[in-house]
Order: sequence, then C-alpha cells, then structure tokens
Amino acid sequence: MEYIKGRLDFHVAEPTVLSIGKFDGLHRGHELLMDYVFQKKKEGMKAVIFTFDVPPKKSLEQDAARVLTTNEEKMHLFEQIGIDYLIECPFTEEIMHMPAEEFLKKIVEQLSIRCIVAGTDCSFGYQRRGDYRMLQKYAPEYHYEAQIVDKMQYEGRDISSTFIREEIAAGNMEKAELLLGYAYFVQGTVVHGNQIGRTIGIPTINLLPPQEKLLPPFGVYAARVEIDGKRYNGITNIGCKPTIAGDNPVGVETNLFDFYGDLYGKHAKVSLLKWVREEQKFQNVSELKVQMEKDIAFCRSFLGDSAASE
Ligand SMILES: Cc1cc2nc3c(=O)[nH]c(=O)nc-3n(C[C@H](O)[C@H](O)[C@H](O)COP(=O)(O)O)c2cc1C
Ligand SMILES: Nc1ncnc2c1ncn2[C@@H]1O[C@H](COP(=O)(O)OP(=O)(O)O)[C@@H](O)[C@H]1O
Repeated sequence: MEYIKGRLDFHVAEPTVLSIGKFDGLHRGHELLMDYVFQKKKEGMKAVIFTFDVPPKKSLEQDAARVLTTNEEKMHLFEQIGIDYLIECPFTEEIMHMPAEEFLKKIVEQLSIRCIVAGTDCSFGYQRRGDYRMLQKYAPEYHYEAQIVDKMQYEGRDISSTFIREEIAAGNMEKAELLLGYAYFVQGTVVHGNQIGRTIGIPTINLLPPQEKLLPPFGVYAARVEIDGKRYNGITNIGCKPTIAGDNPVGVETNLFDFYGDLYGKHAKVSLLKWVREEQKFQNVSELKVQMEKDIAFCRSFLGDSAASE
C-alpha cells in the first residue's frame, strides 16, 4: 500500500475506485463500503481511501473527542485489507475553505477516479456542503460511478464510531468486538516501566498509548497479543497503578502467558477481549500480587488455548 500524507498534490494515474470518510475504527458499518471498493478492485481499478488528517481536539476530557484508531493504526488496518493507496489529506486552511465542487473536481482529476463509494452521511468541502447528492449529481459530467451505501445496523441502530465509543467507554468489549468486526486493540512500542513486574514473577510489557486514543475503563482485561506475527494469550492492566507510589502515566501493560524473553522496543498489538475487574489501590505489592494471580487464573481459563488455535 502506498501511504500519501502531508501533501495536497497527491496523484494516482491508474483508474481508481475511491472511498471517502473518517473511517474511525474501520468498523462493520464500513463493511458494505469496502465490499464495493473490492468489487471494483477485482474489475481492475486501484483501491483508494481518502481521509482527512484532522489534528486531535485540544480538550480530550470527553470520550467523544478521542479516537478508536490513531492514524498509524488505521494505516495498518487499510494495508491488511488490501487497499492500494491511503491518502491522508492535511486539513489545511486551503482545504477547509475549498468549495465542495472545487474539492470534488480536484480529487477526481488528481486521482483518476472512476467510481466513488460513500455513505449517505458523507460530507466534504467548505461548510461541509458536499454530500452524497453532490457526488451523484457530478457523476455523469466527470465520468465516474457513484455508489451510495447505507450504514449497517445492529439492533435497530446504525453502526457508527459513536456507538462503538459508548460501548468501549462502558467496558463492553464483547459488544465492541461485534460492532467493529475485530477485537478493540491498542498498539505501540514496548517501553520500560518501573521494573517491579519481574520482582513479583509477573513481568509486563508496557505500552503508552497516545493521548487521543480512547481507552476502556481503568481495570484488568483478558487479552490477545501479537508481536512479530506471533500470538499470545495474556492479561492486561490499564491505568496508573495506584498501588505503586509516584506519578505513573496512564499505561496499558500486559503479562504474556507461557512466554519469557526480552521484548523492549518491539511493536505489540494488544487486543482487549473481556473486562475482568476495576483497577484498585492495594495496601502493598504482596496483596496486589495475590489478586494478580487470581486474575491470571481466571483469564487462563477464560482464554483456554485460543491464541494457539488461531
Ligand atoms: C493482571 C494485572 C492486574 C493489575 N492490577 C492492578 C491493580 O489493581 N492496581 C494497581 O495498582 N496495579 C495493578 N497492576 C499493575 C501492577 O502494579 C504492575 O504490573 C506492577 O507494578 C509492575 O509494573 P512495571 O511493569 O512498571 O514493573 C496490575 C497488573 C496486572 C498484570
Ligand atoms: N511473559 C512476559 N510477559 C511480558 N513481558 C515479559 C515476559 N517475559 C519477559 N518479559 C520482558 O520483561 C519486561 C517486563 O518486565 P518488568 O519487570 O515488568 O519491567 P518493566 O517495568 O520495564 O515493564 C518486558 O518488557 C519484556 O521485555
């Protein structure tokens, strides 16, 4: 996949099918859009995703301001499903103020678009005046096909990133997985922690997710981890470790079952499968260790040998 970001002079010369949107989470609500995109790819067009790189909101107090997938995570997801070009268009003043018609003409010409696939809720151009009707209106003049797709629903509600954010914020990981089509994950580079884990026989890989990443409630989760293409079952704590003195940053830390080795600096993807309990402040580390061992026993039995069997 070619990842084009940070520039307005993006170009693709081959005929393309393009889908435009935020794609936060790349969830099941986007599945029908992707089905059309891959149908056209089979017919010989290059598959292009067009998305805007909007800087994170300044105030991240509210869950609604946080994202399900960071730009980097989205990039991995699109690569995995077989997209040929991902265009992350900077949301500059020029783009923000470009009339919708002009914007449409620009992308059709620069990206050799033959088919545009979009949801009924899509919007683009100054004051978001461009919508699916505009895409349909200009189809004959610009010689592209407009495929307008309805959102998939779950229990009578459109599947959307807002719906999924609500479930994650409530710790409903199984429902979030159903709506996403995959388990919610956090990924990043393994960094050093306080090095206490090894002293209690429970080492943990520490990830520090970016501020804009939505996290489920602080607590313990059954997890599946992917590192260097290998999968492990494990257990994750999300939070600030209130039992451990000091100002601990919000972290996602995971003990991998049946593994021992050095993982610092590695890239890890931690999928959160089930909420187990809230993070608590214990009297001391020995009490915490007793509880952690109980949590591990629970998760081992919950996960069985699922990582090995996939
Ligand atoms: C399964 C599990 C449950 C945890 N639960 C808590 C908890 O309830 N409260 C807490 O303060 N820390 C909790 N932690 C975090 C531990 O404090 C942390 O793993 C330990 O201090 C080692 O941290 P280190 O990687 O910085 O060395 C938990 C960690 C794991 C793996
Ligand atoms: N089963 C395991 N699960 C997690 N990390 C492990 C495991 N075995 C070895 N490690 C290594 O130990 C490190 C964690 O040890 P720990 O004492 O918790 O240190 P830190 O506080 O720096 O995370 C991990 O980053 C990894 O390199």
